[in-house]
Amino acid sequence: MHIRVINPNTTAGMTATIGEAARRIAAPGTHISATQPDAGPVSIESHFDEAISAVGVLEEVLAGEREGADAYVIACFGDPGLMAARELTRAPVIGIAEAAFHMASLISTRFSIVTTLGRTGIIAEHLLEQYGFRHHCRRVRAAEIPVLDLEENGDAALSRLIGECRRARDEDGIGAIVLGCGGMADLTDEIAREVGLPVVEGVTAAVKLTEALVGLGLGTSKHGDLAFPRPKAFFGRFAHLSEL
Ligand SMILES: O=C(O)C[C@H]1NC(=O)NC1=O
Repeated sequence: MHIRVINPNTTAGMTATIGEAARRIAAPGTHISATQPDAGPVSIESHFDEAISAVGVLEEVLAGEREGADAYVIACFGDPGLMAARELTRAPVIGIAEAAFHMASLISTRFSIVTTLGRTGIIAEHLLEQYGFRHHCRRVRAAEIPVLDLEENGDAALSRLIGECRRARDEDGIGAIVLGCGGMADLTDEIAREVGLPVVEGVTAAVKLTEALVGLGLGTSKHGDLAFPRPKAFFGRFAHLSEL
C-alpha cells in the first residue's frame, strides 16, 4: 500500500522528520511518500496560515490521485483542508489531530493536548468539538514555542514540551497526552519516558489508522457531502482546476 503523508507547511526538514516517523511504524509492504506543497507558509501558527496551506494540501492530494496513492495523511495538527481533500478521492484521508483524538480515547478516559503556541489552541478546541471529543479532552495546553523551534532549537523546545507535559500529568487528571504538532513526530518516546504517561502522536496514529482502513477495504464515501466536487470553471491561478 502507498500512503502519501502530506506536511502542509513548506519546511523540508519537518517533512523529513514526519516521513521518518511514519516509516518507523509503517507495516511491511506500506510505502510512505512524505511530501509538502511547493508554495505556502513555512509553518502553520494561525487561522490565516491554515487557510493558505489548505490549497497546497489539496494540490498534493490531486498529485497523489495521479500517482495512485492508496491513502493520505494530513500531517498538521489543524487538519487543514481535510473535508475538501476527502471530496477529491475514494481513498481514506486522515488528519493527525483526529487520528490522535481517536487513539487517545481508546487508551484513556481523559487526555490533554500539548501544542506549540497558545494562539493555535482554539483550532484544536474547534476540532475536538467537530470530531466529538470535547468531553474527552481536559485541557489544551501550549509550550509556547514557535513551530520551527522544533527544527531549529530542538533541545530547548523539547525541554519546554516536557515541562508542560509534566504539568498536564500532575494537574489535569488525565491518562494520556496528545502531542499537538506534526513536527513533534520524533519526540514521542522521549517525552513518554520523561513524563511516565502514554503519549499519542498524530502522524504515527494516522498512518496506522489508514493502514487499518485500507486493510478493511474502506475508503472515503462518495455518497452525500464527500462526493466528488461538481465540475465547474475556475479562473486565474486556479484555472487548472477546471479539468477536475
Ligand atoms: O498548529 C500547530 O501548532 C502545529 C501545526 N503547525 C505546523 O506547521 N504543523 C503543525 O502540526
